[in-house]
Amino acid sequence: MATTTGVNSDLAKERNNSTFDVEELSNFIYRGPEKVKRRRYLHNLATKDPFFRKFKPWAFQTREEQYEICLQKHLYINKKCKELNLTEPVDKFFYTEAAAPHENSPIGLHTVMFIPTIEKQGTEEQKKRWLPLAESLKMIGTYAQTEMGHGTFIRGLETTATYDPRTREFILNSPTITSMKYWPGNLGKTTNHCLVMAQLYTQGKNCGIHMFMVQIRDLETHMPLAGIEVGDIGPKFGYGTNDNGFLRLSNVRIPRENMLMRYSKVLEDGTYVKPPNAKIAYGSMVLVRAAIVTDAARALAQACVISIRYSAVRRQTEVSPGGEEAQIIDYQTQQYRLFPLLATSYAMYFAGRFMYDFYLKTTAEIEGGNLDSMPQLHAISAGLKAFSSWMCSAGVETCRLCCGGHGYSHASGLPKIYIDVVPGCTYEGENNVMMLQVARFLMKMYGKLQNGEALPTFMQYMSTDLNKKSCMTEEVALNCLVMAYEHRAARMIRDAAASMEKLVQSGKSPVEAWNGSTVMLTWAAIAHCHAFVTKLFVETVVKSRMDSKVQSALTSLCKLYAVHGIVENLGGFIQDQFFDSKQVKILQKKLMQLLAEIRPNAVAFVDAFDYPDEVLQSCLGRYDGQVYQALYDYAKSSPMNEKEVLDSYYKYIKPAQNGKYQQYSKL
Ligand SMILES: CC/C=C\C/C=C\C/C=C\C/C=C\C/C=C\C/C=C\CC/C=C/C(=O)SCCNC(=O)CCNC(=O)[C@H](O)C(C)(C)COP(=O)(O)OP(=O)(O)OC[C@H]1O[C@@H](n2cnc3c(N)ncnc32)[C@H](O)[C@@H]1OP(=O)(O)O
Ligand SMILES: Cc1cc2nc3c(=O)[nH]c(=O)nc-3n(C[C@H](O)[C@H](O)[C@H](O)COP(=O)(O)OP(=O)(O)OC[C@H]3O[C@@H](n4cnc5c(N)ncnc54)[C@H](O)[C@@H]3O)c2cc1C
Repeated sequence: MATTTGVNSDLAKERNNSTFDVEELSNFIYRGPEKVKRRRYLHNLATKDPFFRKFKPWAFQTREEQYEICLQKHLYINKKCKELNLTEPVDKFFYTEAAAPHENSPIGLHTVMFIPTIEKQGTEEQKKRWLPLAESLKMIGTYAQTEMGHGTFIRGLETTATYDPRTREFILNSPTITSMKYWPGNLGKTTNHCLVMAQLYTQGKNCGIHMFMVQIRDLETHMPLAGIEVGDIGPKFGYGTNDNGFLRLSNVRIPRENMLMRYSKVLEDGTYVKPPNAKIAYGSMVLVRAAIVTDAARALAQACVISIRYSAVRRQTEVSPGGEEAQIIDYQTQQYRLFPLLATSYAMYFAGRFMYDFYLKTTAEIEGGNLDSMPQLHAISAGLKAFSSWMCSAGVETCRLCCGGHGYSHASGLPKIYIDVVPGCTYEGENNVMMLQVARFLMKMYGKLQNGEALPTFMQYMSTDLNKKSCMTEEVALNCLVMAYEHRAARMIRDAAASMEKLVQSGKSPVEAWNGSTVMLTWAAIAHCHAFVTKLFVETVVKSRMDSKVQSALTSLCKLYAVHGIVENLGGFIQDQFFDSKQVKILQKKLMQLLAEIRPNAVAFVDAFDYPDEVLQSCLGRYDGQVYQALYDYAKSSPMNEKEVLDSYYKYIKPAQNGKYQQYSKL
């Protein structure tokens, strides 16, 4: 029986029954006790600060209030980060996730893309000129690339920047309705500057897309400048806190020095100087793609915390007539939906950790003049961004469904997480498009393999003998699981390449052959990402040093991730008889065993993510499990309940009950 104060007794029992020390696992997830301590310190600073608690809950705010309240929170965060000298991105990330959880910042693009683009693409002189203004928020900017007509195909952008050597200025124009910038975050009402991606024309030639700093609003009055039409694009699926905007430029002149010229240049006479690699201008997108992996993992982890704690507290249906109602977490179907997602959240966290490290290492090389790893960085970041945002968004929705009716209420906290994470499938490159970029890289690697050239380490699995069968036995060893994923990916890469080859042989052009094979190419890219993430998870649990009980529990979770992925995608694994039917049965049986094995640790696994209640903002995911009292309090706090009888009763219901409908004819 659940008590109404203290920790819910079912939840308390769960915590007593776990096989490992939760603190040890938190230490492993966040890379050591010092880092856990630091993260808690930052969370505490935010959650205990009365400033963040003075506003009404997000779900009860109008769109305008969402924007205004979130703006105040983020300006305050900005001020506090300076006062507290929080300069490390990881520190800012933890402080912010607790201060304004899943509330997309009205100055977010300024921090995440505007400043980093100046830092990475600006000359020393430009950095000196703009960064102090940007840091002090005198300049507030965004990354204005997408247009109404083009988001994916950025070479097709229509905005023009034409160099005028007489005045040494660029003239910016939005020549058509489809060329207007559309979607950039914070553009509508907040920013006074934009980094505009535009087609550069000089000496009568188109030199491709480049970045230009454009002031759009007066620095004193904040009114749009001459030649600028700008505004908010209106309500969206989510992101109500963010003024995604539109922008039309009509003959806007900016000085030559406002083109970002670290790599490409336009000299005073209009001579164009090429960058060392044209795609270096895409660097800011790569940064955010890399960050999205951790962002998506965090969303799924929080959804799992909510849904798994709630499943331990919620009882539904007597299992035998007259008996006690079962905790819903004991239903195998509930476990089958939730535990693989729990495993996925860990897999994605480790992928996010890897991605961030790899990004830092590779960009340091690029800045040092070695561009060799750019294609790998692009392929890995595009693939992991797409794979993680797909898996985590779908996972958050499943977590919501697993909470039954209460999952549909904002009281669960789950809709807020979902609408924050799901646009990650679209922004920074629509996921299917990103997977096709991965496929392009894979086809290149396949070509190298055919020519006997060396492959990067993470692609060497492609040379596997595809006639080999699985080594899977009853033990279900981790190395056999990894081998299965790599086998499937290698075969799908070969099949996609064969499909293109066949089309070419039938007389199609390479482009037609590509377009006729994009579904198979996408399958191959997804299989490659799945293999990459699985191998990373396995290596993390096998090779890292950690407490032995944690290692044993995490190994089960890792196995579940791998086995579940095979069982759910069986067709791809048995198409070439890699597994025989006996091995398939072994895997299905193992899946059920793993669900049972993970069951006693499910709550401990989510507790280890160490998200305070103030971050989760969920009546269902509370640490103490007092969900029913919380739901009741939430309902009572609804503005709809401020009056016992609403004005609408007298205006509409009462007259209707008396058969009076005249008020409608007045309309
Ligand atoms: C614990 C965590 C701690 C700290 C966190 C740290 C920091 C905090 C930072 C972030 C904050 C946290 C979380 C983020 C969460 C949310 C984000 C918030 C807001 C998001 C706002 C959204 C913004 C946007 O959406 S901006 C617009 C984005 N737009 C796109 O992505 C467009 C997609 N399209 C493209 O990228 C391209 O058009 C393309 C599809 C790649 C094709 O390009 P193109 O036509 O030029 O290509 P070609 O066909 O000519 O050539 C292909 C060729 O180019 C190579 N290529 C392509 N891109 C790259 C690249 N980037 N690098 C290297 N090479 C590239 C490609 O491989 C081909 O090469 P080959 O020819 O050799 O095959
Ligand atoms: C919340 C949010 C915030 C955003 N913030 C910003 C921002 O700050 N700055 C900015 O510049 N932009 C921003 N964007 C825009 C975003 O980057 C684009 O929407 C995104 O890149 C997708 O482009 P698109 O809208 O043109 O989609 P489209 O390309 O029109 O996609 C539509 C469909 O066509 C398919 N498709 C398109 N091309 C291909 C292809 N070559 N092969 C196969 N299929 C294809 C896609 O897979 C998709 O299914 C934001 C978008 C959102 C939703």
